[in-house]
Order: sequence, then C-alpha cells, then structure tokens
Amino acid sequence: MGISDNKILSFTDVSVHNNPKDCWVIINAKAYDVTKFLDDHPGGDEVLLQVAGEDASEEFESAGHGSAARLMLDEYYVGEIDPLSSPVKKRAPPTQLSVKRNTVTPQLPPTTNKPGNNHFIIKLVVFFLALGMAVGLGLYSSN
Ligand code: HEM
Repeated sequence: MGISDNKILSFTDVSVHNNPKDCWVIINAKAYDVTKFLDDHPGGDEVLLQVAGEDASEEFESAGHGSAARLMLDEYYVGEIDPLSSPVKKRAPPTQLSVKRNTVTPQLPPTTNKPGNNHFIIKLVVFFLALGMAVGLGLYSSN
C-alpha cells in the first residue's frame, strides 16, 4: 500500500456515503466502505450507521476493537483523508439517522400510576360500604 496509489479524499467526499446502502466511515484518517460489512459487524449495523459518512476514530477506539478488527480494516479501505479538509458531522441538524439514534436511547416508561380521581372515588365508596356494614352490624347485634 504505497502512498502513490492511495486515493486522497476530503471529509466532504466521505460524508455523502451516509446510509445503509452506501456506508463509509473514517478511522484514523483513512476511509472505509463498510456497506457490505454492515450485516457482519459483531458490534451491529446500528453503531456503524450512526457514524456513517463521518470520522468514527473515537468510536472505533473506545469500542475496544482487538487485532482481528484492525486486520479487517484493510478489506474495506478506500483511501486517505486529506488532513487539510474540514471534518463533516451530520449530528447537529436532526436527520433521519439522528431520529433513529434517539429510538435507541432508553426511554423512561410512561408514568402509569398517577393518582387519578377514580382511585379516590373507589376509596370513598369502599369506605362508605364498610361504614354502612359496621352500622348495620351494630344495629343488628344490638337487637
Ligand atoms: C471497518 C470498521 C470496523 C470493523 C472492521 C469492525 C470490526 C469489529 C469486530 C471484528 C468486532 C468483534 C470484536 C473484535 O474483534 O474486536 C467488533 C466489535 C464491536 N464494534 Fe466494530 N468494527 C468496525 C467499526 C466500528 C465502529 C465505527 C464502531 C462504533 C461506532 C464499532 C463498534 C463496535 C462495538 C460496540 C463492538 C463490540 C460488540 C460486542 O462486543 O458486543 N465498530 N467490531
């Protein structure tokens, strides 16, 4: 892999490959086409799609990939990133991918046991039933 036959790409060139049918990632200043790898990635396609078209160096390193993963990189290599180009992040504006990402974050379960008026009325009815029975029993046993 000599420098001369390396394709030089900008962050912008890579950023258009940001979907499940065409998914590139940048890891340590190199671009990888992981489209065919999405289904086979042991970490799942979701994490790859979240960083599709972007610099995923931090994510790749923090996932604790071993040497097996590093050896696989060559297979998907497409070119070098021009260090003078500006990084492109799609995270700021809400895109379809960021919506998808939100669905992954655990949502708080809906609060179901709000003390409603119904509960109070039921308690009131039970109370008067018990009161009525107590009074009735009292009258019955006093005779
Ligand atoms: C071409 C790029 C990539 C390759 C070849 C690759 C390959 C692999 C491989 C082989 C494993 C199994 C464990 C290991 O051998 O280390 C793995 C696990 C994992 N990968 Fe990747 N990976 C890539 C990119 C990424 C990226 C960009 C992320 C995060 C955004 C990621 C997140 C993970 C996670 C979270 C696991 C752990 C899964 C688990 O242990 O349950 N990977 N990856």
